[in-house]
This record gives sequence, C-alpha cells and structure tokens, in this order.
Amino acid sequence: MDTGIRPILEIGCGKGNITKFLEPDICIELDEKMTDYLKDYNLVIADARYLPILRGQLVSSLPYQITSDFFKEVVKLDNISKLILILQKDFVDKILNDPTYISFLLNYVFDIQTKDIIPPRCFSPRPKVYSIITVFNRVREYNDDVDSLISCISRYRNKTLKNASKLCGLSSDNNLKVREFKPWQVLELLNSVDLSYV
Ligand SMILES: C[S@@+](CC[C@H](N)C(=O)[O-])C[C@H]1O[C@@H](n2cnc3c(N)ncnc32)[C@H](O)[C@@H]1O
Repeated sequence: MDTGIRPILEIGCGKGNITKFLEPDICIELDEKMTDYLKDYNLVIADARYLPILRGQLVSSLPYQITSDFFKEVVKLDNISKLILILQKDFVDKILNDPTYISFLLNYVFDIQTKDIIPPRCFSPRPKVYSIITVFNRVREYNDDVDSLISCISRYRNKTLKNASKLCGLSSDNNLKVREFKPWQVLELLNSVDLSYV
C-alpha cells in the first residue's frame, strides 16, 4: 500500500474484512445491509460504477462478474494511479499471457505485478476459483487512438501483424503473428505499426 497516493478508495467493503486493515479515506459499498459493519468509516452506499471516482488509488476485492466492466472504465481515468485488487487468478493469467484486447490495453497503461495467491478456503462463501492479489501501477495515460488500434489488431490474432494492420487500415512490415506478441510486448507491437499511414 502506497499511503502517499490519496485518496485511498475501497470498493465493495462488505463486512469490512479488508477495510479494518486498510482504513481507506472512503469506503464504497452497494449493499445497504453492510452499513452496520462499516459505521467506523466514511461510507458511501452506492454502485461504484456510477460514482465520479476521478483520482487516487483503488483497493478492492471485486465481485468477479464486474471485473471487465471495471477495467474498461478505470483504464481511462488517468488520475487513478494505482489499483490493488483481489482478482480471479484465471483472469490475471489471461491478461499476462493471452493476446487479447483487454490484455494489450491493460499492459499498455499499467505495470502489472502479481502478489500472493489466495486459495478458495480463505473466502466465505467459498468460491470455486483461486484468487490473486495484483497491483496495477499506471505508467501511461489512456490514449483513445491506441485503444482503437489495439481493439482492431487484436481481432486478427491469427494473422501476421502486417496483414492485421492492413485490415485495420494501417501499415506494418512485421511478419510475426499478432498472437505471438505477449501482452507485455504491447509497445513492441505498437512500434511495429506505421501510424503515419492513417
Ligand atoms: C467479494 S465481496 C468483498 C467484501 C469485502 N471486501 C471482504 O473482503 O470481505 C464484494 C463486495 O462488493 C460489493 N459490491 C458489488 N458490486 C458493487 C458495486 N458495483 N459497487 C460497490 N460495491 C459493490 C458487494 O456488495 C460485496 O460486499
């Protein structure tokens, strides 16, 4: 936890299991029934997806079903400089290894570091999947053009970057297949595409 980045916002404080160690500046929880557990904190009862969260660092044990929506929004918020998240391990494995749109985009914007793996028995109710604490440090501002480029190129994973670029109205002379780029090689991929062509 980098206490120098403020405010510290916790999303989904639940019964306060993380909150009591974290002491966030603001605690956001959707479920009103949790109010009694969270009386000692600056509590906002709301759906975090619709709040104007604009700066600081976010900490969350996210409900897994909102993970993708969450990232699509938060990646654009340049003043959110750090995320400390408990995520489904399978999802993190994908963003570190699979050449998908969200993997390339997240690796473009964030330096991603994995920490402890948390087995299902540590949660109640017990999930079927393993979780992992993952830290996302923002290293780049969000860029709409880069987002569009990655979105298009990653649709053609089985083609060479040269052919995928052509299909996206761009140009490249790189004959590696798009799927041969690891997500952390996103800059190498972007640098192989001639953007002056557009
Ligand atoms: C996996 S639980 C984690 C609870 C708590 N952090 C813990 O470790 O015990 C997820 C929590 O997020 C809350 N939540 C789900 N969707 C939310 C949203 N969109 N905005 C705010 N809180 C949300 C749920 O009500 C639940 O309390």
